[in-house]
Amino acid sequence: MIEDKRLTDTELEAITDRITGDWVSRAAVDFADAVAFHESLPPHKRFAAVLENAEAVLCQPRAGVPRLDEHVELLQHLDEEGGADLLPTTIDSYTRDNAYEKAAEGLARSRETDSSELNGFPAVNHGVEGCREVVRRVDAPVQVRHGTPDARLLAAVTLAGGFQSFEGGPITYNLPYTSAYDLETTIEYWQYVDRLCGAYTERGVTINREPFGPLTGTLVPPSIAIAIVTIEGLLAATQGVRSVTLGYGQVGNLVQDVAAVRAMAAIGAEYLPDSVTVTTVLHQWMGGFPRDEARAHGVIGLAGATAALVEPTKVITKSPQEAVGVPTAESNAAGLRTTDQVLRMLDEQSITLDGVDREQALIERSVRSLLDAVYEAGDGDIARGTVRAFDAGTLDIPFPPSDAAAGDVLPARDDDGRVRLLKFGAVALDDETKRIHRARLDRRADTEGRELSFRMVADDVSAVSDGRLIGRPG
Ligand SMILES: CCC[C@H]1O[C@@H](n2cnc3c(N)ncnc32)[C@H](O)[C@@H]1O
Repeated sequence: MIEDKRLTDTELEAITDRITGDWVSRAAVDFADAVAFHESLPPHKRFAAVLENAEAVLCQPRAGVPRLDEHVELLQHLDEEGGADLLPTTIDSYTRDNAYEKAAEGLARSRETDSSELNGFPAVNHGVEGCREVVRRVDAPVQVRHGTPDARLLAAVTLAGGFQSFEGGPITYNLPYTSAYDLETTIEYWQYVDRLCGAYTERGVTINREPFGPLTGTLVPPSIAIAIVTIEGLLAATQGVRSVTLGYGQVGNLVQDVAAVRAMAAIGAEYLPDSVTVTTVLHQWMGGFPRDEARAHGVIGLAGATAALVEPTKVITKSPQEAVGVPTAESNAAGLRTTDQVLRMLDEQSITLDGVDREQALIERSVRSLLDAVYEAGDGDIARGTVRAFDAGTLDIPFPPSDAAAGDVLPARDDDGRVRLLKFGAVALDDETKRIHRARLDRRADTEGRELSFRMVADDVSAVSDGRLIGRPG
């Protein structure tokens, strides 16, 4: 049975030996060379330092194209034309599924046809040297963004390649992404990823870890998202990670989003060890976007305003082409500038919103209740407790692609658009909390003159792409 225990150096080495050899040589990921490369980077290219010394909200896009030169040019464009403070390298879907042969074919086709035949950067195929070339040629810190349940080889390659931040985790890159792995397996895989990040940290190279808070990006109740990213932060801390960015996906109601990011920062500070520096990231709306680019900029603008009000450490931006696919460099840069414009216009204003404190207290109480259930299920061990809590449904997420979560919770927006639970399944929330959710949903039902039903959920799922927040009838 899995347990929340730090891997020994012998175990770390043995797994590195096991996962290298086919696509990447064991020697290529050798610590000595890798640490020397990291130490050659100037301070303004060190991810954790830039993140943790930030004096204003940092903006970071997602971006990745298959060929190396084009990827560097894309990142340089986002830095120079978009003003990105932190840079991504979004990994392609084949690599995320460990399908390195298919990624290799896509990269070859891209080179033959001078086009992008993959939806991201195939870092394993580019290898350690390719990653180092990207890191050398861009002028800001770079983070690996992906969605890989078994991210062990990707981590070994990209960390040896000079990337200093790695997104994801055993729950957040399992439940929303796949039905191929049970939680115990991905917790084991990510204990290796986190131990590798911890091993670099012990060698003087701080590697930042960022759990993927948005999960399915579809009406995820803040308390569930925050409980899950906190668990991943705790698992990472056990393995020696000392820089954790807790992530949360904007739901679109200003009061709830501001309350949620504040709650996430407070819970993170309370639950993670003092040895860990905790930062926060707000993801701009992760649900369906309007196709109309002006409306898409409206969504990005509201996300920018939300970031300006709650001031997370960083905000992950979207582009006006979100509804159509992988954005062009220009469109991706435009999303950054839209965000920056709103941040700057609100920066000098101090605005208070009514109701944030009450919502924050409700969210924090709910998170504590969920985490208590996890610790109880695991007799104090957060890894065991996570597996058992999801098995029991005391921890759960809405609409999971994975059957590792029961999916018995059903969310819907209340009358001012905050995400509540219509059905609770077996989640560990107290009766008072459930009463509050129900009362606020009843108010919406009264306003709309219809029963609480799945119809509301379906209406809410498409509301933003239809140009509003709440899926009102008619
Ligand atoms: C959680 C991931 C979903 C988001 O990730 C964006 N995304 C995926 N792949 C790329 C890419 N290669 N370049 C820029 N953005 C990308 C999508 O648009 C969506 O917003």
